[in-house]
Amino acid sequence: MLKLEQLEIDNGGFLMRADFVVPAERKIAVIGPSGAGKSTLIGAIAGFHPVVRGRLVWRGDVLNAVEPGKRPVAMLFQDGNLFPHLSVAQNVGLGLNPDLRLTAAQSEQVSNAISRVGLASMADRKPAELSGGQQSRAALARVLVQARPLLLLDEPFAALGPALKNEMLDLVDELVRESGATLLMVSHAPEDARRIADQVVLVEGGMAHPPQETGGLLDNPPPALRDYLG
Ligand SMILES: Nc1ncnc2c1ncn2[C@@H]1O[C@H](COP(=O)(O)OP(=O)(O)OP(=O)(O)O)[C@@H](O)[C@H]1O
Repeated sequence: MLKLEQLEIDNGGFLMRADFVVPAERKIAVIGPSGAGKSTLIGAIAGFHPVVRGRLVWRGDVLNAVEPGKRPVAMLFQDGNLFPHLSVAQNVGLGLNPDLRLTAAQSEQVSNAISRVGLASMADRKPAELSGGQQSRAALARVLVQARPLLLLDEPFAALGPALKNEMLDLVDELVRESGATLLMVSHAPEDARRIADQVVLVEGGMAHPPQETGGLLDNPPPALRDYLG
């Protein structure tokens, strides 16, 4: 369970508030207008923005002062952050060891993650030799190999066309179910939330509202959400 207890987050002077609980193994979409604070919220959970009030608690442990690399978190951004001079296998291996000196067992984990996202035949290619969708898969494999219980996605598939994006969302859904991870995913698209999320956190004007059931919220949006959905 992830608890955001009366959190106040500072992102370069922008203050963001949140006070809610995410039960274990839940899939949450974080939606809301541009500039409302979605990335700030996710970034604070990952440890990139300081919590200036309240407590961030994961399974009973207070994370406020825990450095990003030591948090139970794997994060995927829109551009995937693949290194162009490294192969798919090396990029994925970075998820386990930044200096890429992997044990045999770790190399096996890398191979398994690459197979799991359907790139087994492309492990030696560089990112430029992959399509956009394949690059997304490689970035997802790097997240997968870290085997962290809390998965944070910040508009990871926004650059993909609708069919490919849906394919990636379905793959994330499968992987999250298999691993029992908890998912928080920022998206601009309500249809993404419907496709993958049990619940939605609506962020508006520096305030993250408690999660609500996806169908109910999107079918009967409150005024702030109605304005955003248009
Ligand atoms: N480094 C920074 N310094 C100061 N203010 C910042 C910084 N980064 C972001 N902000 C401000 O914080 C607010 C929230 O930004 P954030 O990126 O969290 O919004 P968002 O909801 O993710 O937006 P978008 O949907 O456009 O990505 C914005 O008003 C933004 O201008």
